[in-house]
Amino acid sequence: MKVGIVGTGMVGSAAAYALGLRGVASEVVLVDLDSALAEAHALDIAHAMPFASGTSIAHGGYDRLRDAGVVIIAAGVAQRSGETRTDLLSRNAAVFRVVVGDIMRVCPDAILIIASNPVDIMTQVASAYSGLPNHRVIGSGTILDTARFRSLLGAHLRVSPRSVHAYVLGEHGDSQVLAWSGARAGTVPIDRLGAQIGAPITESIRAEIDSKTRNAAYTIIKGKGSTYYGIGAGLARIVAAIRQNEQAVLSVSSVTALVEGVRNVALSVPRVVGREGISTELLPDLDAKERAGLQRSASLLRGLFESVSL
Ligand SMILES: NC(=O)C1=CN([C@@H]2O[C@H](COP(=O)(O)OP(=O)(O)OC[C@H]3O[C@@H](n4cnc5c(N)ncnc54)[C@H](O)[C@@H]3O)[C@@H](O)[C@H]2O)C=CC1
Ligand SMILES: CC(=O)C(=O)O
Repeated sequence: MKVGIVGTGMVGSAAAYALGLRGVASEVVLVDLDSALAEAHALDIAHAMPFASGTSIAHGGYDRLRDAGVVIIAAGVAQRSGETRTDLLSRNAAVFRVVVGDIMRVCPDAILIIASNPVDIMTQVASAYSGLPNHRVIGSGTILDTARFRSLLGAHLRVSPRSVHAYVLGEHGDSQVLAWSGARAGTVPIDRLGAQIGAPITESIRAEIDSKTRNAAYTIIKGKGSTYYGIGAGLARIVAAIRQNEQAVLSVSSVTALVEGVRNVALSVPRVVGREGISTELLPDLDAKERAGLQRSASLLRGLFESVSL
């Protein structure tokens, strides 16, 4: 399967690298307004492929995306230190007006995966501009926040994060909801395992894990200007689920008919992802505080989407 990436700055190039290392695509094509940048990343990543996989790494204009099965959009501006993701909205919505139209002209049957921030709103904007059914426009949403949450829980519980089953829901942003009540290590509730191994999940541990998950992007951006390895791997994970028709459960964003009383809003819940995109959503049981948090996140996102002039 050919995978296109439009916007090959830090995030787009990290996604291309992760795709190549995983070997899930036959070809990855990099497209950027700055064609010299796309070319340089394509060359550099191509030089890693003899160590990794048979994926061909190319660059070019939109015409090179013809027949792509998936196109990742990571074009636009990234937040600088002190900015929130929602500060980027009007600038990236203007970029999407052009980019989504150009993609649909050459590969109207591709599944779109959106990474640009604020990713939930950009997912809803891309759905509107593309005219694709909602299940074929997938925002990376909280896939990265879920990985951060699992990584912190795994470290505390001394269990591989890959054996932690816990999700972050709602906005990929400040109003995200860590779904503590359903979190498990293997099949065991995390509170029980914490007590069993002498590492109880106290209120202060919860507060610390919540803050480190919610504020990870700010911490990383302060230290090195942007975040890209985590999301690059997350984007490659979504492509693998599509390519291999996995029906994998991933926390990704999509326009959702109704969430906690809010209609027609893009946000993340665990969803089943395979060859046709998203097939089902699996909203976990939540406690009252988590439901109220999800309602707040959904209302905020819906309000922001309504502020965009399409
Ligand atoms: N969803 C997530 O979890 C994450 C999302 N992001 C977001 O991803 C986006 C990209 O971030 P970075 O790669 O760090 O930024 P960057 O500035 O390194 O790259 C953005 C690229 O988009 C290109 N671009 C701008 N307008 C374009 C157009 N009309 N057509 C084609 N290319 C265009 C630029 O030339 C640039 O190379 C940002 O919005 C950022 O906030 C970043 C990290 C995590
Ligand atoms: C920048 C961003 O959205 C993140 O790392 O979560």
